[in-house]
Amino acid sequence: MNLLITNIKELLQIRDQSVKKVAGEEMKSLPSLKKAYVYVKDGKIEDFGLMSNLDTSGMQVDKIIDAEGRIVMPGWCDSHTHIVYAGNREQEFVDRINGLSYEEIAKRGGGILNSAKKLQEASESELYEQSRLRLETAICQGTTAIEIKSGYGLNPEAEIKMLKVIQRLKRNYELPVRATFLGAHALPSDFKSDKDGYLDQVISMLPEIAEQKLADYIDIFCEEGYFSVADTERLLKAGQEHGLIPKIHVNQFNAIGGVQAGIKYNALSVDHLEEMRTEDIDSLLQAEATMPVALPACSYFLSIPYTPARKMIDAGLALALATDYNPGSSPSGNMNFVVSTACIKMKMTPEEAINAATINGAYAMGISDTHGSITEGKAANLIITKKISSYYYLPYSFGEDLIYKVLVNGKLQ
Ligand SMILES: N=CN[C@@H](CCC(=O)O)C(=O)O
Ligand SMILES: [Zn+2]
Repeated sequence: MNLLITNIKELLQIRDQSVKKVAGEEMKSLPSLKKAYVYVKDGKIEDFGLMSNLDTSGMQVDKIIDAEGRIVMPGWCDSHTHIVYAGNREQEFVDRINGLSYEEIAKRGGGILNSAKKLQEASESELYEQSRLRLETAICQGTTAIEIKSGYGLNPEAEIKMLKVIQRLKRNYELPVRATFLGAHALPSDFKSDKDGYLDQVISMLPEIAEQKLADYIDIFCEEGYFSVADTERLLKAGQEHGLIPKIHVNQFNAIGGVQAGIKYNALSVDHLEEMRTEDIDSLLQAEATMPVALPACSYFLSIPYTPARKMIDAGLALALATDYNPGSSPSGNMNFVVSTACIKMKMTPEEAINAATINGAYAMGISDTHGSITEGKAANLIITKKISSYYYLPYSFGEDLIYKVLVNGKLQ
């Protein structure tokens, strides 16, 4: 179906094809057109421009949406989620309110191990059903590209079950879904004193994962009490040998050199970054290909520091924003909340936050050639907002549902 969106109050994030991501000062600018139109043909952005230049003579239009008073922009690109999980961890949420820390809960066998137990007990179809609902909710909230990790299986059978659920989501939904193998998310209790043995097991899964094309990326939780820098390097090297590109969890609670390990193995992204040393920023400034990713909903939910976005962007770095949607540290897939929180708590400007959640998010999942901006030839994955005064209102009016319509490949969701 070919679609013409007319009378758009403001069309955000218009870029030419050469822009793959934006960094530093560039993040302050969000190119836009006021009083604009977008023409969508065969699921792609065929043309856009000012209403005053609209010439419909060569267009085959099946449907017109009058977007008077509304903003149109690329859909959110959520480059870091764990939406395939079973049940939830609401009891741990209350335990934390009553004084336990995330680390203390994990040490007692809760946390990731609690989710792993639930996931191991769930059938693939139960898991698919729960994950599908989370995905559909996120789409309604404007997410039109998503990365999803394994990592709650923690044994070969359950990890493959998770990856197969992600593969089914990939096949059944039109938005881009990228899969990440996070077998090294935590040490399961049967390997409590045998971390090397567990890593051997994780590495032994790589040939099957590569052969069945079950993952695009490889991830590890590089953190004190989880996996060391040496473990990280070992796994990333093995992953690379099987064609898996690193996208890793680093610097969430402690900065131990994970950023440098990721860069050494050409990580597409290094994610979390709540704890950043000057040397981590300096290393990233030398690593053109690696996107730093901040997860403000996790900082909010766990009451831990926010990624020092101001310091990083002012130093010249790029930054992407993602939800980290997972049962333990961020049980929400709402990118609107993430963008608001980045503005409110990390002092990112609305322009920086929207760039971070669209074009830079797309880069962090390897799809910025086809998604993340209003560019001729890119997928028509779009948000049409409710009638609002300006795009500042999106992060300002936090918690309000401002999404009117979501389109994936030009189709209304
Ligand atoms: N930090 C590691 N992994 C997840 C949380 C996992 C959990 O608590 O279930 C994260 O990105 O925050
Ligand atoms: Zn995560």
